[in-house]
Amino acid sequence: MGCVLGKQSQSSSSDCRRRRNSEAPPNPSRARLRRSSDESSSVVSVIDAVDGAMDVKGMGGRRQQQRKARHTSDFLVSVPAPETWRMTLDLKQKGWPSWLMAVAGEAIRDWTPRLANTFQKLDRIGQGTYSNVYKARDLLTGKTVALKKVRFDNLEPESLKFMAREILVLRKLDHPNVIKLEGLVTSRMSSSLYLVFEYMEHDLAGLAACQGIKFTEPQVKCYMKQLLSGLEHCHKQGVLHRDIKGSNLLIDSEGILKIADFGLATSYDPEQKKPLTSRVVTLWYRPPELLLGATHYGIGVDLWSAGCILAELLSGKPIMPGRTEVEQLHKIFKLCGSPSEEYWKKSKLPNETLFKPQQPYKRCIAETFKYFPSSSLPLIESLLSIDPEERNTATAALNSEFFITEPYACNPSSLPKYPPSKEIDVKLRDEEARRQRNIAGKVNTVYGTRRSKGHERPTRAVPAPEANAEIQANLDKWRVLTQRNAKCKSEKFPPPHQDGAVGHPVDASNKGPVSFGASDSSFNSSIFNSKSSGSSKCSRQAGGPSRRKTNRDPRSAVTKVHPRLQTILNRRHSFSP
Ligand SMILES: Nc1ncnc2c1ncn2[C@@H]1O[C@H](COP(=O)(O)OP(=O)(O)OP(=O)(O)O)[C@@H](O)[C@H]1O
Repeated sequence: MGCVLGKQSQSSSSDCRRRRNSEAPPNPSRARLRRSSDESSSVVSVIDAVDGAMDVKGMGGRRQQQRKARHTSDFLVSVPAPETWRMTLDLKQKGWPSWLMAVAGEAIRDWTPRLANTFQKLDRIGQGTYSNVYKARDLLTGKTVALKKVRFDNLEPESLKFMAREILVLRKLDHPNVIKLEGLVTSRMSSSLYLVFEYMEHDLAGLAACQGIKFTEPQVKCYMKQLLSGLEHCHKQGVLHRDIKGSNLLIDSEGILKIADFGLATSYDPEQKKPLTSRVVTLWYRPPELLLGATHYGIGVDLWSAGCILAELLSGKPIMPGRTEVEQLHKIFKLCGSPSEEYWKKSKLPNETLFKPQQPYKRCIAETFKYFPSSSLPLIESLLSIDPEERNTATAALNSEFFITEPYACNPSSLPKYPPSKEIDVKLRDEEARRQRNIAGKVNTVYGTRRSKGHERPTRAVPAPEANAEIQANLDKWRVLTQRNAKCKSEKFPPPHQDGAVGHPVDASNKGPVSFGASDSSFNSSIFNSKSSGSSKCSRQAGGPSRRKTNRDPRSAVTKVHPRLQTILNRRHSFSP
């Protein structure tokens, strides 16, 4: 197995080069043939055994990512034709394989090799669109790390572009609230690259979905302060994250929050006015300008997402869980009001004619969130401004009344010690529980004792769907297709064009698909009701009784529908200890 080291670990570089001299596989297939005889280290074989099992199943991720990439026009790197990516070793290039130098030379500049077999892979902990993430032990330092593995064995240019961009962006950033890239490990024998990160036990989506965890106001302030500090740093460095959501906000055992997953991030220069793709940000956290097709945008996209997260932490569940772009926009207009005439004129957004409502919607944030701490409302109002220019910057948000009014943010170290909780774990537990219920349901039906639906858990937070724009588009396509199949259960879902009533304001008396009226008790704040508990049992909850009844829960759409998620779940089950 080939290897590269992060800056810190230069001592191992000669070791690594020695290994390379004896290996030098000309291409991935030959590398595979040689692997079994060449590599005797037990650590490496553990890693390869896991990888091998995943290689076959990992195809869906790359296809997904390739589809996602077609919509992404703002890559930072150019990628040579696939035939030039042969995995020939170029020892002049600090031990990097030349194919990697060719495609990501800038990204790996000044970094030196690290031996791959100095890591012991422990468990798979995450599944991204174009990567798998493992918990591993750094055998040199004893530290637990996260290894994010990107595979290139089918010579797909898109994986490389995403990976190179993520590395470039991460190398620009250095802040306690931004995940740190600690090194890189290439695996020439299995044509992959590992990004080494500090290991984080939790993510905010996973914690928020744990039954029994109800954040207090000082805790919400603590997390938000850290999120905004991290964003402030990114924005000062000219980086837009473009996928701020709970599952990308990782939290360590000391309560330190770090912004992670820079796979959709981009460098930007407000002066340059370079067009960017609007197909970014997970649907529930996507700002209106992107839904309306903006290609010139800035830091406001991340601040909108931050506003959604603040309101979600205070209310205990996602505030605008749309299932399609149309429904998402509808939810935004109902809560935040529709854009003013001046804004439509000024912004000249591509989808204006499609989505401009015939009558304006009134903004009702203050009524909807009247149970929130009063000092939070001006901040939410600002972050959820329809016009991105009216949104606070991260710096202004940090200086807002919310943070300088008692009760102040607690210290991260005083946060309760939670059991490890990630959004993926919550999804898997939920899926397993549903599977068990189905089995029990079948058994009970046989004996005539089917449990009533009244036993379903009540609602709180729901992990966001894998809602990059492309996945959402796939969902929409699936829904349209299955509409045609009268036998299919999913026919209850309306096709996207009938979904929501954009163009026709919906009365707050709840005739529309979703009510955001002031009387909607679903937005009562959860933070004043009970204290946080350190011994919480994680269990995901549904999106709301009324939504479940009408089979409109976005989670069920994703869980039932999306083959990618199914693959993830299947795979995860097969690896669970
Ligand atoms: N440093 C880390 N420590 C612990 N877990 C991590 C770490 N980095 C990532 N993970 C886990 O792996 C998952 C996937 O990682 P990440 O989001 O970076 O991958 P991705 O391929 O970019 O994903 P996506 O498709 O969601 O954009 C995360 O949701 C998280 O649960």
